[in-house]
Amino acid sequence: MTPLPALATGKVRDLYAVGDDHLLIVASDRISAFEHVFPTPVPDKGRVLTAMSVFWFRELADVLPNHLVACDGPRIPEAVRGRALLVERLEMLPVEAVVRGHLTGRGYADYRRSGSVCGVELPPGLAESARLPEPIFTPSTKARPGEPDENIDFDTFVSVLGRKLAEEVREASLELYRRGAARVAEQGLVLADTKFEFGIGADGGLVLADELLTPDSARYWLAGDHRPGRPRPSFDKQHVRDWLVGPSSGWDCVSELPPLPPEVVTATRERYVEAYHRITGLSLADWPRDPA
Ligand SMILES: N#Cc1c(N)ncnc1-c1cnn(Cc2cccc(F)c2)c1
Repeated sequence: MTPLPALATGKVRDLYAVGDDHLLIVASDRISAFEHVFPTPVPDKGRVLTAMSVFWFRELADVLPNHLVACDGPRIPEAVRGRALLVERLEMLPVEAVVRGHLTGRGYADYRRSGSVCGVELPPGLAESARLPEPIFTPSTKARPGEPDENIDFDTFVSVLGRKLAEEVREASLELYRRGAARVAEQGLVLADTKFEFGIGADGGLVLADELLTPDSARYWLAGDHRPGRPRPSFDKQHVRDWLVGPSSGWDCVSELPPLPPEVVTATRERYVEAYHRITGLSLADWPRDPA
């Protein structure tokens, strides 16, 4: 098969052009933490995250159209079958649509500094990881690779997209979050926050793009182990982070990330497979099941 022209290489995914109207998104087994990529892959991570995106694109297709065209069949190269998606090529919006149900990460830092996140005022006295009174829309600009995204308030978001499109993106993002959070809560998981990306399709309509509610674009916590005022470990990367910041990794927070020990790789793979089964009720062994 002739190699496809590479369009973009992300930390853990690669993007290829397929003709003029489609792209192939290939998910690797690379795993990142603290904005860097480990030298050790986690087997099946690419398959799990691809299968999870497909589940959510199908589960939430009634909220708005998405860019998924195929996840199996003759249009997916055999070499990447199961960890590649053929998608409609869109005019991507230059923003990240973030929805937060809990106060954590940079959102918590913004709250501590200003009592608000992206201009959304919050009640005083909220602890780190606290559940918010209601999910909030906290967009950011899409920074250049290696640069941090910049949180923006809704007025700035409107200035970038125009009011009608900005409101459509906000409403769709909040509904996608609500539906996702409700589903995973039934399976003992908390959807703390997530990032969506959108584009404009050939018919001029808004289309959901990128990956969807995967552990790389969403923060999942195990329900129940809530300790107010402390950061909660992400379901998928807890073993990696615990080892990395523990005494045995030897990592000094500034040098390159060290190779992962086999037991951390195995435990992390099991977390990804468990997250897929918990969220979808499906077995990874059956993926990919059928063409989209
Ligand atoms: N999704 C999507 C998409 C689309 N449907 N149409 C046009 N462009 C994109 C697009 C452009 N950059 N990215 C981010 C990205 C994703 C995966 C791997 C990477 F290296 C980089 C997505």
